[in-house]
Order: sequence, then structure tokens, then C-alpha cells
Amino acid sequence: MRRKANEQRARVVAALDQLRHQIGLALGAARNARLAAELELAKLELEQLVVRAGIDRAGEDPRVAERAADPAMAGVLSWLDTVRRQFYAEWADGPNRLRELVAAGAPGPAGRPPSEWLGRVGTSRGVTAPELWRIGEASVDGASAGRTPGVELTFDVAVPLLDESHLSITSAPRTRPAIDALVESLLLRVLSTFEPGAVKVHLWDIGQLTTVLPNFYALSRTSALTVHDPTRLVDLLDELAGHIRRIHAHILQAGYPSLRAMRRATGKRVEPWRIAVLYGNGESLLPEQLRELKRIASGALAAGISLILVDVPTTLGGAVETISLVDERRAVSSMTGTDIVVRLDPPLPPGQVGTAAARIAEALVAKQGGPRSFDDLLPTELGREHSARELRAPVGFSEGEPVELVIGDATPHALIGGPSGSGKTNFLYALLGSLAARYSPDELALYVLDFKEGVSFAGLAPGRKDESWLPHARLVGVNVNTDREFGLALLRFLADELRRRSAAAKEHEVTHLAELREQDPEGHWPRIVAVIDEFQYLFAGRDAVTALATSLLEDIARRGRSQGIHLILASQDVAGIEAFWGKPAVFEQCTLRIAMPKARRVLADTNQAAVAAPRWHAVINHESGIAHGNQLAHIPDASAKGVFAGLQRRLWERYASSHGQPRLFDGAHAPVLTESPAFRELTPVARPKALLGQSIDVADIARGVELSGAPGRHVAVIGTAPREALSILDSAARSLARQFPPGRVDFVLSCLVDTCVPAVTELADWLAAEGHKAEVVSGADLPDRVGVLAEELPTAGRRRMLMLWGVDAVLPALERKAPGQQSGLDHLRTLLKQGPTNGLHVLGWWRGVARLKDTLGFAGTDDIGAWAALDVQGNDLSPFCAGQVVHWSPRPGRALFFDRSTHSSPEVIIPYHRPEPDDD
Ligand SMILES: Nc1ncnc2c1ncn2[C@@H]1O[C@H](COP(=O)(O)OP(=O)(O)OP(=O)(O)O)[C@@H](O)[C@H]1O
Repeated sequence: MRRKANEQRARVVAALDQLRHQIGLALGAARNARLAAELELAKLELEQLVVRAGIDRAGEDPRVAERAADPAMAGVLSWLDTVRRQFYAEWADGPNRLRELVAAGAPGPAGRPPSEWLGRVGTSRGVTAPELWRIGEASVDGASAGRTPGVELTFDVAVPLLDESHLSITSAPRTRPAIDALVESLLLRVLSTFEPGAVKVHLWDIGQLTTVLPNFYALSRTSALTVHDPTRLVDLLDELAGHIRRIHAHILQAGYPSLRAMRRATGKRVEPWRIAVLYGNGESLLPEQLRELKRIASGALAAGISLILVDVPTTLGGAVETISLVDERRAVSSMTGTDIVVRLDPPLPPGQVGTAAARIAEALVAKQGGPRSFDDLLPTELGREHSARELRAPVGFSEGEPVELVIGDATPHALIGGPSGSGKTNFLYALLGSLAARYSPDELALYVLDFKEGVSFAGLAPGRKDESWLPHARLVGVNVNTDREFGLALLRFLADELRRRSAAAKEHEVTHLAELREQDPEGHWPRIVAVIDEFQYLFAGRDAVTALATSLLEDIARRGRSQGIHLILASQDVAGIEAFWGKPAVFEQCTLRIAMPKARRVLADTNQAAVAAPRWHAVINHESGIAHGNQLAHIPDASAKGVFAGLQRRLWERYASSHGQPRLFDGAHAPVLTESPAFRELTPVARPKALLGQSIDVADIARGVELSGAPGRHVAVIGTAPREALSILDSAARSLARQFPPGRVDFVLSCLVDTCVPAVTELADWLAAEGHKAEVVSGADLPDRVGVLAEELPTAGRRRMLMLWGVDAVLPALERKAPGQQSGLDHLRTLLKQGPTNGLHVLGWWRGVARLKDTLGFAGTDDIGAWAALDVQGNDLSPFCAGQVVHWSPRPGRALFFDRSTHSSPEVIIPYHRPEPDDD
């Protein structure tokens, strides 16, 4: 037991000895390390003292002398001496090397003397840019370069710009002219390096009392130089921010980190450089302006935008070099450090600057080719593009470059606004021409509707003077101003087409037009573009048409995109469309916005681009009107005589044989019965139909009343308008005549309105010429004739049409009654009640609802199964319409038609135009 305890103790003591030994070693090492560190610190402190005092004067410093006496410090002085010798050995060549550096980094106008380039137009395409731009020169004494003291060593000073760095310039008293000269020569070096158009300069001066950089005046007439309103810095900042956002989106989409990288990779300059020169007054900008400026500065360089700030105190993000003026000729710059004074280059001779600016401006205008024409919008070969994915066509030019409009997934529908005369119609022509020239009618179908008076788009359909038509056009509606129903019909048609396309897509298990076209290559699936000019007319009343138009439009706007159905809505005043604003969905779907000069509400509220847009230009914006999407384009004149027509003829010659003429709906011209296909195609049939007029529809459809044996198969025309009443009864008679073999129908005609007698006589002659019996009965004989017709009713065995013009005029005579006998009116009522089953139908004109009711008596309105109302108020018509509320504001040349057997509610029709002797 004891032995065991001893052994244990010995082990503990041994372990403690070992620990003590280890600690001793560690302490020793730490002591050594500390000594080494202290030595190092002492050497560094000595080095610092020597450097502070200067190596030549260090010996005079007692602190240096004291420390240097320590033998451990012996190496310090000699090491510093070696470093100095090595440094000067390199720097001895410093000024030369700086000169070479500037020469390489600032070639040509960027660094060479003005005599070599001033006044010459730049030629660089701008794929790469000089890294440095000369501003002056500086000198150092030979002594500081290890050379002979007293000898000046001069070198060039240049600053980076464009993709490289921003520049911040600070003035000293009375140095504004020197700063202007500095900025002017920097800008001119840049402008003279590149081909015209590669650089755009923006000038803003907070205290602009006179013109900024007046020698650049010639350039300010071109897009190369924009002078901004001193009170509207925000506009310039917005514009720059917009460019940055747009360019970043573009380059990132293409997979590049910066515009410079993209240029290098593609070998193409896709965007100009932009230099914004901001002259401040040394005071801080407003906080929100400063914030925006900083934000811009940090993203600008990658987008090829650089800032030159003069007396705008701020710290910018991104690379910034500074120049601070010391006096009129001298400055210090962050490029050279504060010890070196830069002698700024002398100002360029003002006259020569003016001449150089004028030359660049001239070259730019020449390059842009002046105003472009409609023909410049057209491709070299017609109809080569495919519309499966989108429609894309140039509509105008910006500095000679085409500006394209894209109708596709991101921009399915367009909204065009601009006051009267601002060029909307012209724009539409430019667009339609450019599209039609690129896409064949199998790729693109056009439906064009113009609500305003005039015939602006009538030329797309064949006319008297020009037989050609635009083969892409399927429907052209002009003078639709009062026929809002026609707009509705177009929307209904498009909604139906939408459903048809959706069903086909479902069947092929796809969702998108492009896929449908792939899956169904034999199908006919062109993109449909429906243009509605002055579309606000659709919403002109607080009525059912507006309500329906709004919901249809919303449906098409929402779903049209995937099915290739696109709306282009143009209006003088988008701001005033109340119903439309109530449905922002439509507005939001119109992501493509086109603002003609002075257009209101088309672009975003804060986007003022349309206000400043010059004549014959348009702001094209594919970003729902947000400022950064603005593209200002000059729109060529497409509406001058023969311009569009020339293209149309070419297209017509090419496609007309395979693509028939569009349907033309002209609200100002009623169709002529004898010219209408519905009349021409009539042949004898068992159930004849009396044609009353044409429906207001996308298809050319005649409306009529089938005169079968069912009760109530008569037609009443109600209202006082003689022209329309005559027309309706006339077309009814003539169309009925055509549906019977000659002699198989008898007409009994009685005209009780004097002024209509010649027309009725003429009709009777025409019916007779067709081989039918046409008996004209005078007003005096009518009561008896009606009596005979009633008596013969069950036995006649013939089809008969009793046609009466102005029944109300003969009512007193009809009402006369001999004692114990039935009156003429009783007989007429019998005919109305029992006629149809016995082959007799009454087609009569009553000049008022009350007189029609009088005629019908207590029997009610059932015996009038179909009617056409003219100048009669809707309320009065409800008894004839199963009691429903009837909306109808009478208008010339239109009738409200209701046939109980086919209609659920009345519809507007256009009575045929009945040629009259006084027609020209
Ligand atoms: N880009 C253009 N170049 C030359 N002339 C043009 C241009 N655009 C329009 N015009 C002319 O200006 C006039 C008015 O143009 P347009 O009819 O297109 O305007 P609008 O906005 O449709 O006006 P409104 O609504 O009154 O019809 C026309 O005579 C047209 O020829």
C-alpha cells in the first residue's frame, strides 16, 4: 500500500517537472519573440523618423542620431538609402513614361495638340474608346526625379472619361472662363474622336444667365447636344436614369456586365456615349436630387454615361477623378496628387471651336440623311417576315436609325394619343404600311375602323378612283361616328375569333399562337391587328353599347395577347374617356404607348416627353409610358397623295388573286338594294322574306322578315321620316317579288301620302314588269277594297301583299261604318288577324305609335310581329316589344328593327338607299 503511494507521488512530481520545463521553454520563446518585435518596432520607428525628416536631413535630427547610434539599428539607414536609389532609378524615367502612357491612352484628338484635329470630323466607329483625355501638363524638379536639381521635367496630364470615370471640377474665384475652356476642350476632344452621333452631350447649368458653352451652338440644333432647362434638373436626371435602366436591361439580357464589354464582344456600338455636364454653384443640390444623382453615378459608367460635375459638392459612387482649379491657368488633380500643379491647356480658339462644332453638326445631319420618307420604312423585299412570335416593323427614324414598333407578348396592344392634327392617322398609315410590307396577308389580317367623319381609311378598300385594295385588310369601317353598334360588332367578332382560337389551341393542347401555328401548320392563323381610330366614340353614351363595348374590350385586351389578336386604339383625348378609365385593365394591357406631340395621359403622368416632342414626331414607348421607355421618332409622311397608295398597289398586284377585297362599311353611305348580294341572290322560295335593310355588322348581312303563315306575320313601319319609310317598304316589296315565280303573288298598293305617290307608282310598275299583279288602290277606294280582301280571305288561294303608305291618313275613312255593317277598319283588323294563315300579309307605314295602336284596337299588339321604327322614342315602342325597355335614340338613315320570331331585343338597321330622281 505504502509502495503504491510512493510510486504515485513520484509520477506526479515527474509530470510537474515536465510541465515546469515546458513553461520555461514557452516563456523563453515568448521573450525572444518580444525582443525581436521590439527591435522591429524600433527599426520602423527609426525609418519613420528618417522618412519624415527626409533622408538627406535625417542626420541633423537628434532623435535619429540617438537611435541610429544603437548598433542594432545599423542596417536601417543603409537600407533606406538603397530603397531611395532604386526608386529614383525608376522615377528618373517617370516623366517620359507618363508621356508615353498618355500618348497610348489618349491617342488622336484625345491627347494630340488641337492643330492636328480641331475642325476635323471624327472617324472612330466607337467600338473602343480612348482611356484618357488630355487636360494639360505638369512639371517636376529634376531633383525629385534623381536628376539634376533645377531642371524641369514635364509630362502630360490626362483624365479618364466615358466608360472609365466621372469627373468633378471645383472652381476657384474667377475661374469660370477657365473651367468653360477646360470642359469645352474635353468635350471637343471627345466629339472629334468619334463619328458623329456616337456621343451625346447634355448640358445643365443651375445659374444659366447666358448660354452655356456658346461655341457649341451649332451642335445644339442636333441630337449631339441638348441644353436642359436650368429649373428642370429632375428631367435630365430622369432621362439619364431611364437610359441607365434601359441599357442595363439590354446588356444584361444579352449577357454582358457593361456596354463596353458588349461592344468589345460584338464589335458593334449599340448605344451612344452620353456625357452630362452639370454646372452647380458650389451649394449642395436638393436632397432628393443629390440622392438621384448618386444613384445615377453608380450605374452610369457601365451604361456608357459619364458625369462632369462643376461645383456640385457631393461624393459620387463609381470612379471619380477630380480637378480643382488654383487660378485661371492652374489646377490640382487626383490624377497627379496634391503636390503637383497642372498647367491647364490654353483655351481653344473660340472661332475654331464654333467652326468645328458646325462641321460635326453638318456631318451628323448628313449622316442621318435628313428627313426620311415612307419608302425608307419598307423592306427591300415584300412579305418575308413571319408573325408566329410577334410583329415588328419600323415606324419612324431617330437620327437616321429606324425606330421599331413591336406588337407581341410584352406589348400586345397599343394606345395612341394626340390632339387633332398631330398626325395620328398618318402614324397609323406608316404603321399599317410598314407591317403590310413585311408580313403577307397569311401572316397578318387587319381590321380598321375609323369613328371620325371623313374617309381616311376608305382607300384600303376598292373605290371608284382606285380599284386596288389592301389585301391584308379584312374589314374597313369608315364614318362610323354614329354607328357605335358597328364598333360593338367588331369587338364581338374579335371576341368570337378569340374563342375560336382558344378552342383550337385547347384541341392541340397548346396555349399560345406560336405553338398553335407549329402544331397546326395547315391552319390559317394570321395575327389580327384591329385598329380603332377615335375609339372614344365607343363610350360616347351611358348606355348598353358602352357597357358592352367596355366588357368586350376588356376581354379582348386580357386574352388577345396569347391568341395573336391585337388592339391599336387611337384617340384625340385619352384623358376624357370616362368609361375606359373605370376599367384600367384595358389601359394596363396597352403596354405599347404612342404619344403624338402634346398628347395627354398617354404616357405616365410624370413623363413629359410628349410635351416637348417636335412636329411630325412621336414618342414610342414599349414600357407602359414610363419615361425610360421613350424613343422619339420622326414619322415619315405616309398620308401624302400616292404614297401609301403606291405600296398598296404593289401589295394588291402581289396578293389580290389569293386575298379578296375587304368588306367596306361606310356609315355615310347606305347600301343600295339592287347592289346587295342578299338581293341579287334571291330566288323563289317557299318561305319568302321581306328585306328591310342591312344590319350593322362585320359581315354584310341583310335583315328581313319571313312572311310565313304564323299569326302576326306583318310588317309595320312606324315614324314620320318618309325617305326611310319608303325605302323599307320598297325593299320589302321588291325582295318579296323576287321570291315568287312571276304571277304567283299579288300586290295591292295604296299610298295615302301625296308626296310618296310617284315612288309607289314606280314600284307598282316595277312589280308589274317582274310579272306580278300590282294593283294601285286610291285612298277613297281603300275601305271597300279592304272589305273585299277580307271577304275573299278564306277562298282566294293566292299569296297577297297589302301594302299601305300612311295608314293613319285613311283611318277616319276606314272607321266609317254603315249601320249593321262592318267598317273598313274592322276588315283591316280581320286581315291582320287572319291574313297570314290565308296567305295575306300587311306591310304598312304608320306615322305614329298611337295611330298604329288605334288601328289594332283592343286586340293588342300581337298582330304586329315585326316592325321597323324611325323617329319614334324607345319608350313608346315597349308595348310592341314584349314590354321590355327599348333604348333608341332616333337618327337619320337608321331604323330600329324588331322581329318577334327572331329577336330577343331590337337591333339597328340601315334602310337601303332607294335611288331617287334628284340623286346625282
Ligand atoms: N409625319 C408627317 N409628315 C408630314 N405631314 C404629316 C405628318 N403627319 C401628319 N401630317 C399631315 O398633317 C395633317 C394632319 O395629320 P393627321 O390627319 O394624321 O392627324 P390626326 O392626328 O389624325 O388628326 P385628326 O384627329 O384631326 O384626324 C395631314 O394633312 C397630314 O398629311
